[in-house]
Amino acid sequence: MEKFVVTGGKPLSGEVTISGAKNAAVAIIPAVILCDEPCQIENIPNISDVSLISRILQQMGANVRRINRSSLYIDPTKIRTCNAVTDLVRGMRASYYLLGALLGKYGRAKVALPGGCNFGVRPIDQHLKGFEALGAATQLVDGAIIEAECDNLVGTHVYLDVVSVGATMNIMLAASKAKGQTIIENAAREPHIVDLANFLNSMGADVRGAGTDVIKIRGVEYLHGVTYSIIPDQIEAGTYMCAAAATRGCITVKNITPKHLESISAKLREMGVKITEYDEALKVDASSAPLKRCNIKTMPHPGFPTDCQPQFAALLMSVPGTSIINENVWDNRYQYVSELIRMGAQISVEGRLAIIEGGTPLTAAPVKATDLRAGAAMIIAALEINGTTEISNIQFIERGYEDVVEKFRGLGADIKKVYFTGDNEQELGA
Ligand SMILES: CC(=O)N[C@H]1[C@@H](OP(=O)(O)OP(=O)(O)OC[C@H]2O[C@@H](n3ccc(=O)[nH]c3=O)[C@H](O)[C@@H]2O)O[C@H](CO)[C@@H](O)[C@@H]1O
Ligand SMILES: C=C(OP(=O)(O)O)C(=O)O
Repeated sequence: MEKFVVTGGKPLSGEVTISGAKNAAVAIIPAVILCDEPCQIENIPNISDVSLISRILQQMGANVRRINRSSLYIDPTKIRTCNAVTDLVRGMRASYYLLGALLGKYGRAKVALPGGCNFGVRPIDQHLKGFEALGAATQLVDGAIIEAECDNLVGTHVYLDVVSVGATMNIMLAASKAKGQTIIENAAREPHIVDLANFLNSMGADVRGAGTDVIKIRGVEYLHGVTYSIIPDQIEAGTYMCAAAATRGCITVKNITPKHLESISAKLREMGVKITEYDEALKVDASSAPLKRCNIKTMPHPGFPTDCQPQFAALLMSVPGTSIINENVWDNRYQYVSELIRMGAQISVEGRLAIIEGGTPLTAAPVKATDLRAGAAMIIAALEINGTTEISNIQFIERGYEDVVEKFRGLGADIKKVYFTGDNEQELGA
């Protein structure tokens, strides 16, 4: 079994370079299905979710190969099936984008229900509502597969009942080749939505308004091949910023878009962390003043991102006083709290609220990553503790963090990946 072993207790320092955004990459890779020529996608993060979606496309007949560590060549012209009903598809959330892309390109799709992190119910009713508004017939088969079909998608007006990242992007995909104009209202505004729109437009699509809550897509017949570079990962950046604050360190986070990080920077500043912005970097300095408690409410962008909520819980458990987190996006994103409690945190969960009594003594304990960002929170918590913490279930962390061991080591952290067999421990090429 692979684990991370972390010995904490010292401030992080130095520089870290942020990779391409997971949640943009896992949408843009399937979006290439819509294209009528090969594409080259750059700044691709080297993470397991990217490997999964690439393998899914390969299984469908696409030629997908790495040109170098961060670039993928994708030729979708050899795709020979609209069926994606495999365990790989069930193994990740973003496989739902196959529905919009296949429907847009071929007028039909048969895709297994997606997996991904477990936060309670993760419905896709708004995706299906959008496809149906475009004229598709959709059905759930055997409770496990979505089928969607339409000879000619026709532009439409969709008002989303909830602000959904996945539904907004999936409808954009299907609508980009529909006849006429589609208007999505109450659309999500995350940076990866703008990135997907920019990618589609670079291929010749006509998408306007991405980044606002009204997106207009005029369908086109042909999309040409492009070379496109994905935006930096706002959540990976937020994780390292949070880790710097949690260890009272001082780091520079490079290859980022400071604008995408405003809600995170604002919250850290409120806590007393000094943030200096540069064009494509941020300096995060928590080394001088004591940090102050704060409250957090997660919201769709530009609000505070739910994908940084567990990492901030790990930070706040080290800050004296009562902090309250209000998880406003997911019903059940506190499964990691019991792991932090094993380390001495005082956190109680009441529905969507987590009440953190920070500043209690913390001790190392064996903990597990209950999901991707929960795993990041375990690393941050372990870095705060004078002692050695073993973190299991690290496959969740590797879904979304490229070179996490190397990046934290580059900041001075004592972290290694080991393979445990019974009593034996073997360090893996870190
Ligand atoms: C691969 C990917 O990009 N994952 C991200 C995406 O997930 P995902 O796209 O699954 O999340 P959504 O934005 O769709 O979900 C937001 C809220 O809307 C609800 N909802 C969503 C769709 C729907 O059809 N019906 C419905 O009720 C959900 O239950 C949730 O309460 O955005 C989330 C919110 O920023 C992030 O936490 C995930 O990291
Ligand atoms: C929840 C996340 O991912 P997914 O939607 O792919 O499970 C995440 O990136 O934090």
